Amino acid sequence: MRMLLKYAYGVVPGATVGTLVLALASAGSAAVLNLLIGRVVGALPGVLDGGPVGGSFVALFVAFGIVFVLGGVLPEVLSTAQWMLAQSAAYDLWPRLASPLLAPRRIGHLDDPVVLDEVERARGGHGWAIEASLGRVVGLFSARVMLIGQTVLVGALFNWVVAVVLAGAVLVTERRYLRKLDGELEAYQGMTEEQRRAQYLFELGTDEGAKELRVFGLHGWLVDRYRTEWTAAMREIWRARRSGALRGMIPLAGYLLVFAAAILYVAVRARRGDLGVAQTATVLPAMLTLAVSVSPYTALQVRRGVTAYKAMLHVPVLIGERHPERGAAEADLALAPRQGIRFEQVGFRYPGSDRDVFDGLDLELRSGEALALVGVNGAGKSTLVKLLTGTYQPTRGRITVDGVDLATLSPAALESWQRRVAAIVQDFVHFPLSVRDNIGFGRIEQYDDDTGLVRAASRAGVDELIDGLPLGWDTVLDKAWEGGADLSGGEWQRIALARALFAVQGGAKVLVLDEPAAALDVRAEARLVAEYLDLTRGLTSLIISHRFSVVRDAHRICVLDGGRIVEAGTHSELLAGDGRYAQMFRLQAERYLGGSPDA
Ligand SMILES: Nc1ncnc2c1ncn2[C@@H]1O[C@H](COP(=O)(O)OP(=O)(O)OP(=O)(O)O)[C@@H](O)[C@H]1O
Repeated sequence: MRMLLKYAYGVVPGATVGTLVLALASAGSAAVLNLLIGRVVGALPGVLDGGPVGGSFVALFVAFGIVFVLGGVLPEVLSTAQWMLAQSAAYDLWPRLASPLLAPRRIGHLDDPVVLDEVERARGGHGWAIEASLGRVVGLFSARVMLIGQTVLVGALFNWVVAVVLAGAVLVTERRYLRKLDGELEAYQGMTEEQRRAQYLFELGTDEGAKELRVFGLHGWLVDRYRTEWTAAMREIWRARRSGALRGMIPLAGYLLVFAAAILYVAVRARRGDLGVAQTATVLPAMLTLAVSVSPYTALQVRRGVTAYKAMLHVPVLIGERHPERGAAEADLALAPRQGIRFEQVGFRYPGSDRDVFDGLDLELRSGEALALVGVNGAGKSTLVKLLTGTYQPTRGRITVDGVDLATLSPAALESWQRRVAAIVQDFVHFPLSVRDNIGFGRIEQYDDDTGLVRAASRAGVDELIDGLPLGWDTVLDKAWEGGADLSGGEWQRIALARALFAVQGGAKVLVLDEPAAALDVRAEARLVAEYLDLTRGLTSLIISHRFSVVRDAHRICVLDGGRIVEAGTHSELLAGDGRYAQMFRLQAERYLGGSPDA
């Protein structure tokens, strides 16, 4: 509890202190109310017997009225304050968890299941357990103050042993319930295979599969399958809940017996004349308030919040241990590449995979050269881009830029290298944000350079498209937003090209185009081919494509196969060599020309 309160205080000190004061007042008012009930009831016989209604009785009654109203209002105000506390602290949570994930210049940690599991723990299964617990922790604090207040009332006015036994019964019962609830929620939130499948089916019907499901007439199938999976997922939970409810009856019966015995004892002592009316009328409501102060749900939320909070603190430590940024070289790559980029005997295997993508790859990308890379599916072309940008490190060999090994670079130097590279990666992101964002992200420092943005858009051939959008540059590229628009695959590809060109205008000197024409129509592809050498003039560039029309004009073409470069040369040299490239080229050309290859 202390840990979470300390965190909340660190983020929003005023709100935390204010909410705690409210919690104290709310719990305290319950104890004072019971005390006043006793006093009022104690004074009643005298008043009812026709005695004088003194000023002190009136004052007592007024005080009772005030505390009664406060006792009704304060819990409501407190619950709003708890909610606000959780909300205001929440703004700190996302950056706190996301920063250690976003900060490393490499991305191996995002493929590491150990790191991802810890992130999931920090999020708390289904969302922000920490956020939910921040409000609850104050609720628990209030419940504990209430427990202490009522215990003191019972102890001071009646019997300390009884008071401690009742408080103990509350805490023990709460613990037992907490364990039971925890087990149930674990099963519920544990996301069994069936639960995950049921959730996937639900989302499939409303999201990505909406079109195909209709075309294939799968509506009925989907509903039936969802029911089956969901019932299978819940069966175990229902069974656990049924048996848990039965087993839970035993401690509950014991708990009720303890309180019944205590109340009986009060009655016996009162009948014997050991307790006055005022004492009895205070002790009984205090006992009843104690009886209902069991808060297993609140305690559970707080416990889950603490576990999530510890995981959140552990995430950066784990990333540091498992994926240390070892490099410390502060090489100046601000003007790189002046000589070129070299892959020297590079080997690479993805974490958790048992297959090498590269095994002794040698490749040179000379400064100012337009290099093309071809190869069959899975040859490793996109992986080569990840290594070139330094987001992954080779498992052996080295990649140098102007002679400097990328693996030795400090995070700052690696970042400056990454800013030298402008890339359209194969699975580039379709940001559901404005056109300006989608292109401006290429060089965020120049986001406000309208002339530069328009120039990049025009070079990528999307200027007219943007002018035709409902809100022009401010149009959100997603129909789900007011005034938003959906683009076709080829239009998105040109937006991605504009983003890369905007980065080039901003100072990037290496342009990487991974399948830039995959979704382009014939005209757009022809335009890209015609302008390719112009777009890459003065840059070091790497173009990857399965379309030979796109790569044939490159200064040099390399064929990647079996984890190595097996052929390199110009288009005509490779055709003359009659090797893999010539074979693949002929195969593609024959499909268009019905058997007569065009060399
Ligand atoms: N994140 C990853 N984890 C594990 N293996 C991966 C990962 N990404 C790619 N691979 C594997 O690495 C190999 C090379 O993939 P890559 O995407 O680089 O090929 P590619 O030449 O670009 O293929 P394509 O022409 O189909 O785009 C493939 O066998 C692929 O399954």
